[in-house]
Amino acid sequence: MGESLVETVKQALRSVRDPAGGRDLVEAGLIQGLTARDGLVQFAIAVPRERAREMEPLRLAAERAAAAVPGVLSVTAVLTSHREPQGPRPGGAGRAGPAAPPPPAHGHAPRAPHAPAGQGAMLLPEVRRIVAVASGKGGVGKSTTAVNLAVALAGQGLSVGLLDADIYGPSLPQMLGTAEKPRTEGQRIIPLRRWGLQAMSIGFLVDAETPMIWRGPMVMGALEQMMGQVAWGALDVMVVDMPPGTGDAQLTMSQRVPLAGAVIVSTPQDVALLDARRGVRMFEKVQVPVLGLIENMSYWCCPNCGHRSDVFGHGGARAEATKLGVEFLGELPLKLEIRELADAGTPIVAARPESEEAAAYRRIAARLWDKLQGAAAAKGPRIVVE
Ligand SMILES: Nc1ncnc2c1ncn2[C@@H]1O[C@H](COP(=O)(O)OP(=O)(O)OP(=O)(O)O)[C@@H](O)[C@H]1O
Repeated sequence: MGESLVETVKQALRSVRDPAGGRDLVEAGLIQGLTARDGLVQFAIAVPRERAREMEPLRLAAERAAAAVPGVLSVTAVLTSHREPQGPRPGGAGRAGPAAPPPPAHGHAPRAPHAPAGQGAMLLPEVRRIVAVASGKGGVGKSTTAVNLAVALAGQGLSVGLLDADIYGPSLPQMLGTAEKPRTEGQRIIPLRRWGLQAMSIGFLVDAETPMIWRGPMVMGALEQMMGQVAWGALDVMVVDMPPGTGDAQLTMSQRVPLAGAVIVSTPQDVALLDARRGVRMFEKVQVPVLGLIENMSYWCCPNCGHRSDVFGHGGARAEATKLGVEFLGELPLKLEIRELADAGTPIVAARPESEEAAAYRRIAARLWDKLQGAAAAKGPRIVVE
């Protein structure tokens, strides 16, 4: 089905002509990375950087042509452009970056005042505050922290969205305890409702067994789709569970949504702290304020006697936060119950609201919300296209 859908979409794209050369997009070799899974079609249109602005109508025409193909539920087309690398950029060298999409063709002003120069309207205009939960390396408990903070924020009476921006290793389906497929209404995907949150993850759209082989531009396409084509509605806050590291997703997020700030999760070990430092620097580089550092697995709580031991030399993240000049937002113990409940799809804040750990998440969430209230939305960074 995927194969034949790719072919049919390709045929449909032959109806769209590049006005410059007169050839169709496929013939001109401009279509890259065309994929079709579960009716979800994604591709990139490779354009010379200097033509990015005039190519927007073409991108829209290509999206429309693909969307008209029977069996296609939604389409994301992105413009990409290559340039010889002139130096390092956050996210790693040598990969294709997104061409700066031009302003909307209909001539409306961009929705967000902080849309970067040369970029289109920012996504998620109805969300008051967007916060990225990030870590410099994997496995430090970033997703567990993001989910519990989101549930705690919802517990304060806020309308909360939770977006899993980890395209390669989505963890929300497991952590929220659902593998339900979201409904669609026309071209819009309806987010799932769980634990008082609205949630979306690529894991809800694609089968767990499907290998996540996405190229850089495809990652951005999938992410943009989860922001732009999901009916999030008006939210007080959106918590974004970022993929580990400092790659394309970080860049896409900082370019395409007005991030109010980022929270970095780290464990107390030196190596994780070094990575946390890299994470902080990455966000600073793209002018997204770092709202604070959270120390996860800060100390170990014995499930039998409750005895506390500082297995990793507790307190490293607090010291690191001071050094980096960012706020230390709080600490969470390494506790079996946190893992068991997370793995069972019942976040501890929802399942054991009376526990000390749930209280710790709520304290951090309350402080975070205070900071978000005051945080000026980030100014958009300038785009670097390689
Ligand atoms: N405070 C904690 N106490 C005990 N277990 C925890 C704690 N935080 C996270 N875990 C467990 O550690 C594992 C990794 O957590 P999680 O998936 O949240 O990390 P991550 O940083 O998001 O990882 P990835 O980089 O793979 O996205 C999970 O099994 C989770 O349940």
